[in-house]
Amino acid sequence: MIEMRDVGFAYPREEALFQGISLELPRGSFHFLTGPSGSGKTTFLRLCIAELLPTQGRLTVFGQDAAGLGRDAIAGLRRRIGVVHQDTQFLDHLPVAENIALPMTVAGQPVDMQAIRDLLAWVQMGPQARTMPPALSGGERQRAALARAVILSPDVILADEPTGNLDWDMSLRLLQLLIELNRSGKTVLIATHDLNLIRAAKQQVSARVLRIAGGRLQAAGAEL
Ligand SMILES: Nc1ncnc2c1ncn2[C@@H]1O[C@H](COP(=O)(O)OP(=O)(O)OP(=O)(O)O)[C@@H](O)[C@H]1O
Repeated sequence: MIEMRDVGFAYPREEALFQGISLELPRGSFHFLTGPSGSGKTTFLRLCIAELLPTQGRLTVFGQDAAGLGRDAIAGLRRRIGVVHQDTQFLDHLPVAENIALPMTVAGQPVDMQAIRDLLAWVQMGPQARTMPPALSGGERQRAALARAVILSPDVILADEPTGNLDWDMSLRLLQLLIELNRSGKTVLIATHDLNLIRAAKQQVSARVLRIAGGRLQAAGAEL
């Protein structure tokens, strides 16, 4: 689904953040991405959706070389990748249901109210459909963000520290939703600092753990 060959990346006028990254996220796989704060996890996710392009090497998304893709092609591939952003990024003046519908509106699709109701029920947020985002708890925000990320039924789900501010029970609930998505065939990548979350996931799914450190991406140690 997403493949990197000897990829390096540097922000403009900065030293290389990483180099020599080769990996493949096959269809239906489950990956975790760990690494110290500032090692480049968010940057790596932005590369995966071709929001940033490698400054070295080759990035292929759904079989297409990300370099030289036109705006329409990039918009098309982003519709196939759902992202749960670290800061959730809701429009605070729109109720939860409208926020979840936004990817449909942006994609020029008619808003499918039944799909939105089904998703709200799946994340156990039916009663909050009309709630404004600032009134949501941390766990509700993350669940709503996950619902929004999957409203277009993407093939790949990328989640950036989705359990960052959640207590353990809520972290496990969110993890369970991501595991369900993976069991339904979706490719899942979760960036997280939380090694307990990774351990909990590994009891249920066969997950690979990647670690970015010192500009390199490696398989994490056997202690996980
Ligand atoms: N737009 C940008 N321009 C220049 N440098 C940037 C930009 N965005 C991020 N950086 C730098 O790149 C490095 C990696 O940032 P990134 O957010 O990818 O790390 P991270 O591993 O996700 O961090 P955290 O775990 O704290 O969220 C940091 O040093 C950051 O300051």
